Amino acid sequence: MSGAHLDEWQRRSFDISSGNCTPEQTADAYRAHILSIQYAWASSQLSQAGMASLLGTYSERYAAVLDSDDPRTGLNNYAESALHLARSQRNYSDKWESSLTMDNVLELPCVQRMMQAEAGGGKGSLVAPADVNISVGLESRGNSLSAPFTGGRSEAALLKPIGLAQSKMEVNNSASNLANISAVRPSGSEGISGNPNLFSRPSARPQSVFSSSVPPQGNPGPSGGTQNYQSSLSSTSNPSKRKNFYNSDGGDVGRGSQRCQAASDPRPGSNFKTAREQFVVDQHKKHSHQPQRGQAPGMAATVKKSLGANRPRGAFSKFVSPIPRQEEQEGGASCSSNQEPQILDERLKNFEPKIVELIMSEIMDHGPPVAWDDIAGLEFAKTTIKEIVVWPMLRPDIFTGLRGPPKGILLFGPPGTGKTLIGKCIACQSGATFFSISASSLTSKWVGEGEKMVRALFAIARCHQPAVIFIDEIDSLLSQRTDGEHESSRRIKTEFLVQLDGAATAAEDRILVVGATNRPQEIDEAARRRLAKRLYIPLPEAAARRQIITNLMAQERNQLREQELGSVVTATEGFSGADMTQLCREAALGPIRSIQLSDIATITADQVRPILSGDFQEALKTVRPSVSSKDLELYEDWNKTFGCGR
Ligand SMILES: Nc1ncnc2c1ncn2[C@@H]1O[C@H](COP(=O)(O)OP(=O)(O)OP(=O)(O)O)[C@@H](O)[C@H]1O
Ligand SMILES: [Mg+2]
Repeated sequence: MSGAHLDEWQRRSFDISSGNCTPEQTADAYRAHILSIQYAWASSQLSQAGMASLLGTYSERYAAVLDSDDPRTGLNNYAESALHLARSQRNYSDKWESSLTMDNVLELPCVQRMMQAEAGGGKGSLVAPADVNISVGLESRGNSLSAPFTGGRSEAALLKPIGLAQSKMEVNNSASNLANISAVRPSGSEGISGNPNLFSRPSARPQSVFSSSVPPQGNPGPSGGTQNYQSSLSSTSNPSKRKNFYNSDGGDVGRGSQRCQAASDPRPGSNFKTAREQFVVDQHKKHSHQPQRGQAPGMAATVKKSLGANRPRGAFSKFVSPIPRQEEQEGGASCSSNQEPQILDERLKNFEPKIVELIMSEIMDHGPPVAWDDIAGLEFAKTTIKEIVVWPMLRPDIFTGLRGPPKGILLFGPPGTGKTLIGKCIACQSGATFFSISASSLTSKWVGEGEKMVRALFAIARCHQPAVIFIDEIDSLLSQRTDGEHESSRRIKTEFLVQLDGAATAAEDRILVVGATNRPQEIDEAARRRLAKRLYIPLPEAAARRQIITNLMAQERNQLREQELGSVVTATEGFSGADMTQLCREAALGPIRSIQLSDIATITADQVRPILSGDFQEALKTVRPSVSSKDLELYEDWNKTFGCGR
């Protein structure tokens, strides 16, 4: 490697070994290492064997950081923190944080009075209209502060089933102070934040502990306050621990019902209920005859999972992901573990079951079959694909060594020329497991999960070999990397390139990546190199246009003579396959348009006249080619420079 690269490499290695790096920095450093190795190989500074060995080592280390469940060394929650950083500003989906701190509370006159009274050994000064309870969960401060506040009321009975062993402080407040406090505490908040460092709120997940199965409650109620948050954060920041956490006390549901019970069972001496609290009690009573999630395993499957659509939402409510969250799944799983997707392959055990399930159900293609003959023309592309995709998949024993198939194919050409159609055809004809993903689904549907999805996708493909991964509109996934682009899409890209290289270097893997695009010039050069076979899918020639018309007209009644067909073919020079389909659809409407409006209700299908040449002439007046000759030149040029056609 060049001197500059080695310096950089050393600096990163030093950073990693210093032990001062965060998991994010470590992952970034390993990723940069991987890119350096690839760069060195691409510029012939490193041998193939050296590259493969180094890549193996560093990919493993990188994967270890990415997949580790340990929040101190791993990045299973990387996406969350990255998104949080990326936002770097507060918006309505951020969690509400109280400006009321422990210090504020201690400064309240009533609290001061109570503390003084307690210090003076006075009794009875704590009593005041006992219509509000403020629970402040503060174990760490409890030793010094809880004594004056314990006031003889124990919440142990309420806390025990929830598994929260915090000491609680209760402040019986006067009516005027109640007004003070409720003014700064919106309903649905839990406890009062103390020291923000000690009790900083976790960004998203622990929230679900409180939000998953019961509506938020007005009074602080029996929640563990901020300490509760802290404990749920530390014990739930990775999936497996989270699972134990939920399972340990009867799960989320149990907690929810405890909260309902707490709401319906006001503490002695406090008859006051807020409207929301009353609502919870009413709801609980109303639904008490219905089976709870978790009561009967057999019934669990009948519970419809809510993705948040039926929750009341407001400007300050939390964002609810359309993907059912791990917690929800596991909350239900405490009583219905049979619902959890079973992952049979050892190699997939590090991936979140939900992601694996998503890929299996949404990405694996189960579309209608397409035969090679359904694709008109494109003989060169079809032959090449058969040669490098279908046959090697069918006879891996013959296609070895130099005859080994390329690991990446790029189909490029003007829109509507059959690239996606070819992808579908490969799916049907190759006998391989076919994964079809559109780049936009990776970049938008699973925001923040994109790189995990990419890794999981390749891992699953490896388990289902031979496999074809078809990526439609690949330009939006692997477009050129720019400085201004979003960090998450950059990470998806890098991950994709790393995975693609892994697939390319592991000779025994039978995974083929097929990308399709109508903007080949926008593809990143690193991606271009990895998609070694780049096939131009041009506009259909005359024979292909004729075949498209013949195929489509075979399904309709028509009286097109050969000569008339020929003239339509000549008139459609420059039309794409999709344009031809559109033309035929338009012509097929001709006979319908010739029917009198008054007859349309009564006419039988047999009485509709066949499609004639005149219908095509009419259709040609409205259907125009969708590809301009200028665009075409761009494709031709790109094909000359990078294409693999003749
Ligand atoms: N060679 C062809 N033979 C038969 N039908 C074709 C052919 N090319 C295109 N078509 C028709 O056009 C439709 C669109 O084709 P397809 O979706 O494969 O285009 P594409 O190349 O993927 O376009 P885009 O780049 O816009 O995604 C197909 O469903 C098919 O009906
Ligand atoms: Mg397409």
